[in-house]
Amino acid sequence: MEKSIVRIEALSHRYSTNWAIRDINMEISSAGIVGLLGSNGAGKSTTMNILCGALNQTEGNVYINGFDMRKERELAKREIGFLPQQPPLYMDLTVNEYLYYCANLRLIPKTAIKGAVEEVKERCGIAHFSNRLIRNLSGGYRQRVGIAQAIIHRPRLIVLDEPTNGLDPNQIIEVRALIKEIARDRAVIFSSHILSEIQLLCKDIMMIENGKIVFSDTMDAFNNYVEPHSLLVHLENPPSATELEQIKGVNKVEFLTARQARIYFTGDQQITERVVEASVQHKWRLREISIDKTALDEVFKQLSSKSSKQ
Ligand SMILES: Nc1ncnc2c1ncn2[C@@H]1O[C@H](COP(=O)(O)OP(=O)(O)OP(=O)(O)O)[C@@H](O)[C@H]1O
Repeated sequence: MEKSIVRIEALSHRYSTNWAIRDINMEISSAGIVGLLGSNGAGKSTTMNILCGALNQTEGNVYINGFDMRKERELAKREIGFLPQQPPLYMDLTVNEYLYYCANLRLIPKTAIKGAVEEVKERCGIAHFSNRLIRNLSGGYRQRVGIAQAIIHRPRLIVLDEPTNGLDPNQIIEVRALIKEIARDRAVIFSSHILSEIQLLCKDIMMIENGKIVFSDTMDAFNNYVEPHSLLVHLENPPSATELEQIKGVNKVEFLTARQARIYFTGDQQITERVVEASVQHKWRLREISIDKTALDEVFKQLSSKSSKQ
């Protein structure tokens, strides 16, 4: 059987007196993107820093490609590429200078460096900026250079800590496409606090809250697990919130714009039909209706209350 790419056993970490993460277990054995979802301060960066050997854990074990990150650090680190939240870029170097520097740090044999640099530049779409100073690149291109340094030594695992943070919408789309491309032949751990981003990109999801894993399964299982609790509607001729609240099963209505509203309900699958019927009857001119599964606070609440009942 092929060795796991990553195995984490009972990982815990304490900064002075406070536990940042407790008893985290994880195993990844195949290529593709695994999402690590958690709100700010949940413990994502701590987990990733330990995983990549940038921080020593208080308790537990991390194995990369079978190598113990504590005892065989150099061998374990060879199989990891890491893009931390703050990309480790040198603004006064050109793209070429920086990537040659990274290739040396990664102990790529001298004769293979030129080929490795050319390959990652091509793959990350930065070849035309080879001689440009990194400080003169846009945020999206800097992030591509950050990804290039993470894959230059062809590791089996790439760890990306909130890689789309701070990018504009076009840059986000481009960086996502690049991440999908590099995940075709290696495992990628992708952290984010945005559920919809993880839903778009990842095959598996791990959700961390207050330092503990509250959910770990495939994206499909996650989507089925999270019970819908609200609907999003667009009504051309909307009634008042009070009128909408008269529909059986509706708890609360919140207008997001003049014509768009979020309708909260509890565990009632017939609610969509009732809203549609009411709209026809009262001529509210319904343009759009969809189940809203993306309100992260609610998802966290549901998962943490379910996990505490188990
Ligand atoms: N160097 C540190 N010293 C003390 N406490 C820390 C340190 N780094 C993180 N923490 C604490 O550990 C907890 C987990 O933080 P961590 O940075 O891992 O979360 P995160 O999910 O990555 O959040 P963010 O998205 O905000 O980076 C938080 O309570 C944080 O305040």
